[in-house]
Amino acid sequence: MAYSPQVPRWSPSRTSVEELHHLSDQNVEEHADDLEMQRMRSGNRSRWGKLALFPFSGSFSVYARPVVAEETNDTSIFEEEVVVVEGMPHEKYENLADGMGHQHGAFLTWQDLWVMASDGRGRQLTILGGISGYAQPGEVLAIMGPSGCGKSTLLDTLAGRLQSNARQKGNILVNGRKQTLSFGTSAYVTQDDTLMTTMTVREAVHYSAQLQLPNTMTVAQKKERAEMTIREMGLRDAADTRIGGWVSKGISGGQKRRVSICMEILTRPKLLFLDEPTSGLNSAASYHVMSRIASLAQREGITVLTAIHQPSSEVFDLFHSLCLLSSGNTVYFGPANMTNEEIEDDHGDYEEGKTTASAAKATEILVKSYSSSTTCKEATQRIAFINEKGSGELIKRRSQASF
Ligand SMILES: Nc1ncnc2c1ncn2[C@@H]1O[C@H](COP(=O)(O)OP(=O)(O)OP(=O)(O)O)[C@@H](O)[C@H]1O
Repeated sequence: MAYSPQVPRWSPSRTSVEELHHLSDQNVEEHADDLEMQRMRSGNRSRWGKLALFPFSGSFSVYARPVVAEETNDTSIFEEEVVVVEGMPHEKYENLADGMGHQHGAFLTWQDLWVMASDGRGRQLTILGGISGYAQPGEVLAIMGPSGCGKSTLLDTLAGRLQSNARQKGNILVNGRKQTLSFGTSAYVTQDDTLMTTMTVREAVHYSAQLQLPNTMTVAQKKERAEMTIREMGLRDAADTRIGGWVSKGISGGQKRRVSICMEILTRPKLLFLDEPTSGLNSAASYHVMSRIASLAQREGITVLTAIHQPSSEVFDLFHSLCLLSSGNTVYFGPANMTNEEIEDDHGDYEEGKTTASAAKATEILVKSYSSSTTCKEATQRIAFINEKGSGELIKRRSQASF
């Protein structure tokens, strides 16, 4: 009989919220992940209760929309139009019950969006085939689908970074308007971490803060912003560790991703685009990265759009909305917490598509059944609602935004 040694095994157990209440400050740092996980779980459950009212689930407080100062043609000044809903106890705001209040956010909509590119041999490829959707402040929209379905292209198009050989058609509106967002109002985190390997986390973030933040901020304020962002991304313990690279080992892959995100959120963007933020990470590190982003989005009212591959169920639970693409078409756009049964009810022909048709035919069936589904109608209504409210007769008050 083969000898099998009795190896003692340790398996992680989640700390209860009650236990966490009794931890000292130092220990809280160690258990930050547990706390974060539980807070997100319990917090999201109730938040998702509201989402059941989708698409008009508006129990929000304040909504301020960023606009480029069109009248002055001064795109360097980032201004906010502050719109307020009833009962907001803040003297800065006026009352307005518009049903879509949000904290200083950017509502992004895209309608009938097409992207075509030449394949280098004179032929035109359709990469996105007339898709529509929206993203809202404080929420994380996940863009999912098989490799090559157009996730990065959608992110690039929405972020205004489409390659020069590609053309786009359709409407992309921020708060109901076509506009160019000024520097610092949107941020894009690419798949690759391009970090200085010899710097420590703190040096890299501080350096980036000095370069990116406006001159209206003092050096001390910039340092404070950098420190705050390091804490927000859970990097305090690694702050004085070298980033490292192939030659010298430094921080972990997940920490590197968080440093990259840290650098992009220093300016407190209204819109955050993330291309595969968890690629190459294990499920725990992926959860750590995404939970930080989700709580930041919620707390700061940031509109987050992320392309993501095969998230774990814990990570998936952090998403508010899901945009599922196949061959450049939408096969689902709606709440991420919709159950499988509901989706299958909505997509009546799904089973038929799965069992009897080829992949292309199955996609066609899914696209058709999505476009005739109630979820699609609700999304279309929501887009119209956002655009109308965003550009309509709202009470406006302009104020210089503080970085
Ligand atoms: N500028 C371009 N010119 C030509 N073809 C392009 C261009 N951009 C994207 N494509 C093609 O469009 C399709 C979608 O690409 P995209 O990178 O958006 O997919 P993806 O879903 O993000 O894939 P992955 O998950 O593998 O990153 C691919 O077939 C790609 O080759």
